[in-house]
Amino acid sequence: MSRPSTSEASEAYIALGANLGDRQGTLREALHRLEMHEEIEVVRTSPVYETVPVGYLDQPQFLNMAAVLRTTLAPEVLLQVMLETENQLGRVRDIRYGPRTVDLDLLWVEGMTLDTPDLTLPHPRMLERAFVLLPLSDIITQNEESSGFRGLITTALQDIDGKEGIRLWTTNVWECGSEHSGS
Ligand SMILES: Nc1ncnc2c1ncn2[C@@H]1O[C@H](COP(=O)(O)OP(=O)(O)OP(=O)(O)O)[C@@H](O)[C@H]1O
Ligand SMILES: Nc1nc2c(c(=O)[nH]1)N=C(CO)CN2
Repeated sequence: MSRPSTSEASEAYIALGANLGDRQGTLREALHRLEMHEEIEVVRTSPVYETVPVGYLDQPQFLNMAAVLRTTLAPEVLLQVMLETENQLGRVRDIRYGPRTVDLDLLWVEGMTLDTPDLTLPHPRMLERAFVLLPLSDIITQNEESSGFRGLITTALQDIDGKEGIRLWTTNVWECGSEHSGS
């Protein structure tokens, strides 16, 4: 399979969440589907955390994680691929902040700010969410120092509420099996 060449590709950070069905299997499948796209490479993944629901409280606990992609796709196209992946994996939109088989958010794309009806970058609610910041801080590299992104995440994480509602679920999403098979 051809991969984005280093010179023309950008790094993109994404957040993944799931709180219905086989949560860990769905997270893994979402990453697998993104990786299968010829213009996307999954470069790094964070550990998976189990997190208490935020915003809309009467719903099951989430699994949350973050990943770094390299892609030659424009951010708008990358978001479309992510939304299609959500749909393929059974995402139904009814309650705002409510339960979902999978949620894929585009957090940050190297060198890019955007504010359109369909896509805002960086993600506008990213800094308010411990369930996003904690996994992000696990995978953000020194390279992001110069852009200020790393400092932003580290500072936001220090002050944020809700860290006590987060516990490590598994360190490696690729090695975890289906949630309901006991593997
Ligand atoms: N950075 C972004 N990442 C993902 N979606 C975005 C972004 N900026 C704007 N959107 C838009 O937000 C719409 C709704 O997304 P979604 O249903 O996943 O929201 P949500 O997960 O319920 O809430 P939140 O956006 O607060 O996480 C998407 O259709 C997309 O067009
Ligand atoms: N713990 C947790 N809570 C949430 C989450 C999520 O991914 N994890 N997603 C939401 C909608 O974006 C609303 N609340």
